[in-house]
Amino acid sequence: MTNQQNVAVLEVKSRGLRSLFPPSSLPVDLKLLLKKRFETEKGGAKTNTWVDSMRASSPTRSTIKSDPSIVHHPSALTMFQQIMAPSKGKQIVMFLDYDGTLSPIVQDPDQAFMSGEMRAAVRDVARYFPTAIVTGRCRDKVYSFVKLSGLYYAGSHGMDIKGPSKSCKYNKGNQGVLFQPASEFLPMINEVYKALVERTKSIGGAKVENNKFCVSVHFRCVDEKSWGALVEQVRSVLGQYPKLKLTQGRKVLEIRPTIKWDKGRALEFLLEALGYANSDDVLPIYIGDDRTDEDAFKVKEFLRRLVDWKKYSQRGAAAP
Ligand SMILES: O=P(O)(O)OC[C@H]1O[C@H](O[C@H]2O[C@H](CO)[C@@H](O)[C@H](O)[C@H]2O)[C@H](O)[C@@H](O)[C@@H]1O
Repeated sequence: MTNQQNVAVLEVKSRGLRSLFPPSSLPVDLKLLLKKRFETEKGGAKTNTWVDSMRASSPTRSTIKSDPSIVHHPSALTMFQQIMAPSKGKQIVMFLDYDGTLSPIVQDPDQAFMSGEMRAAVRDVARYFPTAIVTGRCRDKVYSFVKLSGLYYAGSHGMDIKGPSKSCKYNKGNQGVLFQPASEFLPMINEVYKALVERTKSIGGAKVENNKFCVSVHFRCVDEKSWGALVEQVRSVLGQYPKLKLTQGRKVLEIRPTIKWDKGRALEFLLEALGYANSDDVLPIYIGDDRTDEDAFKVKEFLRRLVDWKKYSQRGAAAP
């Protein structure tokens, strides 16, 4: 479990030809030629870096099983009591990612529905603990999947935060939109969305999703041979928007404003809105970034255990 959904990609700097000759020692034509070649190489290297990273973020089941970060981090279910021990006397606040956590990963992002059982588990948790969905998706879209009015929702990677639409014991009048730190980017994001739809329409399987304050370019259904072409198109559109940056999720490229705001900042914001800024009286639990579809079932199990634990501890008994 981590609070960061995306994989940041470091750009590899190409040494290229420029490092071999001091530019001033060359004739003008050769300088231009080398400049062009250098830029092509540099661009190509960046594209290859992205494609490598896209491959690395799409591991097979066998790679996942041997991933040291998974082997060395025990299951939250088997460690349930140890996790809950430090919560004594503290307010638990739940933060839940959506895709791959509450819903299974599917080919079509518009079909990533959560099950009725999962919805019931989230509804129960929200009865006992302030609960927020923190997602890369557009807030309205994720609400149309979750359909629970008693939760906080932080859409667009935390750039669109709204309190529970119905009054509940935790929202202390915090209804309506709480914070949209990237609102000035709205026209730019719409423009980029349209440009990306246009530029990627000839790449089979590519899908561009408007997430309001960010845009997703999905490559789950794109033939691996075309990943390079897709990256080229995305980078060429983004080249015209220095105030936007490119990150990567699960078979998705994400275009976001360069502002210093992310899911982690949204979590801090929500804790503050709930009255727990810099407080020792709170235990935030964040569940997200699952790698396999099966993990969603484990999340449901964890949420149920949490509710049972709360019910029993309210009665002064130990949960079975
Ligand atoms: O922060 P999240 O709630 O995990 O959202 C991240 C992205 O999730 C969605 O894409 C992912 O799920 C799709 C449906 O299962 C899948 O097809 C895609 O390959 C995954 O990357 C969503 O569509 C994106 O917009 C979110 O940014």
